[in-house]
Amino acid sequence: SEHTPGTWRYQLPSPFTCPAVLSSVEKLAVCPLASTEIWYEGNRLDNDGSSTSASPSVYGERADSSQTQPQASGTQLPSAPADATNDAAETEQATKASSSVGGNANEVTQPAASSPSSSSSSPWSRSPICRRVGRDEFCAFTHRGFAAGEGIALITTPARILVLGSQPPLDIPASQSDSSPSSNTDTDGVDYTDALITGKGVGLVAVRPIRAGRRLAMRTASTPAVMVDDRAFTGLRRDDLAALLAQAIVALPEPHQARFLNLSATASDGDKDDSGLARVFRIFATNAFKTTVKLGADAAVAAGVPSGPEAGIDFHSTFTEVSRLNHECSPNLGYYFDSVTLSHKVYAVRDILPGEELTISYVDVIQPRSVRNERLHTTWSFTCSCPRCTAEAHVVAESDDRVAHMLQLRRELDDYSASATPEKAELLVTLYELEGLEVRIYEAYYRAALEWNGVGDATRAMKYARLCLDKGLSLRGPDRPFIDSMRGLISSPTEHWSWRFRVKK
Ligand SMILES: C[S@@+](CC[C@H](N)C(=O)[O-])C[C@H]1O[C@@H](n2cnc3c(N)ncnc32)[C@H](O)[C@@H]1O
Repeated sequence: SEHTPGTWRYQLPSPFTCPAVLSSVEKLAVCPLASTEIWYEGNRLDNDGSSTSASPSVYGERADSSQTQPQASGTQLPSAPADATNDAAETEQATKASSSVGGNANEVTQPAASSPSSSSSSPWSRSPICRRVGRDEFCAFTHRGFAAGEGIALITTPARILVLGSQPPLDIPASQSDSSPSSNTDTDGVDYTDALITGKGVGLVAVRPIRAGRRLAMRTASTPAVMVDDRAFTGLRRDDLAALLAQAIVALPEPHQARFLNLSATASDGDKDDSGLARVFRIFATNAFKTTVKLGADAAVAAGVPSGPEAGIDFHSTFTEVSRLNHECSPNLGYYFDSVTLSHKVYAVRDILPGEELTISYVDVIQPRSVRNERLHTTWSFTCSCPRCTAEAHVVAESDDRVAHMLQLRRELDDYSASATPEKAELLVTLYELEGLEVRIYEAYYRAALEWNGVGDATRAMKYARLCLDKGLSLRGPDRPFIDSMRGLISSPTEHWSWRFRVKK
């Protein structure tokens, strides 16, 4: 049997309820208490840091591959920092879980006796069974008191939970955390309400005007219900990951658990499995976002990731609130994952009127319509009905043409050895505006700032650097190399690496 009654020292918090969505057979596997009255005892982690070399709170910059300098077709200036602002992969909203999880049969394990030592003060509980892939053992770890009782579950290795549980914001001890389930039903001050949107299921609709640049007032903490380590995501078989997900979800406080189970679950073509476990997996797959938790140098070593300014652990995370946002190819919201608070920060990218649906983009919107729709169909099984996708044929052709032009301009501008011009960068800004891509406009401002500085026009360079900073901060967050670069340019254009770089040659 997959479920092996454990010998762990601590009981899971009571009451421990099993989601109704699971069949009775599945309940036996993942909810032994509810289905059999056999009380298993969950292991708990020591998070006092004594058994780990984890660094408590030093964070490093994670400049994921998508944040590095775009590849120039020629030789790049040696002084150019790795700080460009755009990349297709990074802007993909959600993780493509439905078809990419694979691998060989995973070994079922009881948590190893040598796992993190127990401590009654630890806020973490662990699933009764784990899954092994090669040398990695993955378990579901739950912190019920996280985010004022919202709770959070992580599917990762014991070594990594020791690291993450030792640094903010997951280091809140049990004694300081509010483990009573949150019951925030107060919608005063919340900018939106749920609504059924024709052809899209549930969506979020503005209930008041929201000015461009304003952060969305959310109903809940916007922290994930569950975060799945990328190594578990790519290494575990789908049914094994589903079993761990179910264990993670049942251990969450009931309100968060219920919100997760209420999310939509898109079945991919040919997927006929209607079991509860399959549904839990599909909810995760339909709603997960790529997220990276940044780590300091010591923590990176302890977590087994390369240290350095880019150190971090990649996760696929499902949030119950932002997951209700539907897709549009010229969205009115942008967002980023704040690794310091483990929360989504969502901003209006243009003025929004009451009654307007709030939208984000799930895919890279700087692609032709056919590519965008192929991706949306493969992963989320829908065809986009937004104006950029459903306009008359000649309008769509015009839009695709602009996209091709934008991509060409970006290639030219990112080649620091060639002869791009500020005019080309300004044209790029105009094309972003014409396409309604305010959500990515900071990319064009960034290039305009560099180009004007590159020809020695500090005034115009600073103007675009300020615009880039203004938009980039709310759309990508403060810890980005391009943000630092723009700050440097504003404070001293002539000392910035780009000063007159186009004319020096
Ligand atoms: C992350 S969920 C968004 C919230 C979802 N509508 C719900 O009811 O919970 C993603 C799913 O919403 C639907 N969806 C999102 N954007 C859509 C769009 N533009 N057109 C049609 N369906 C969409 C698809 O079924 C997709 O798999």
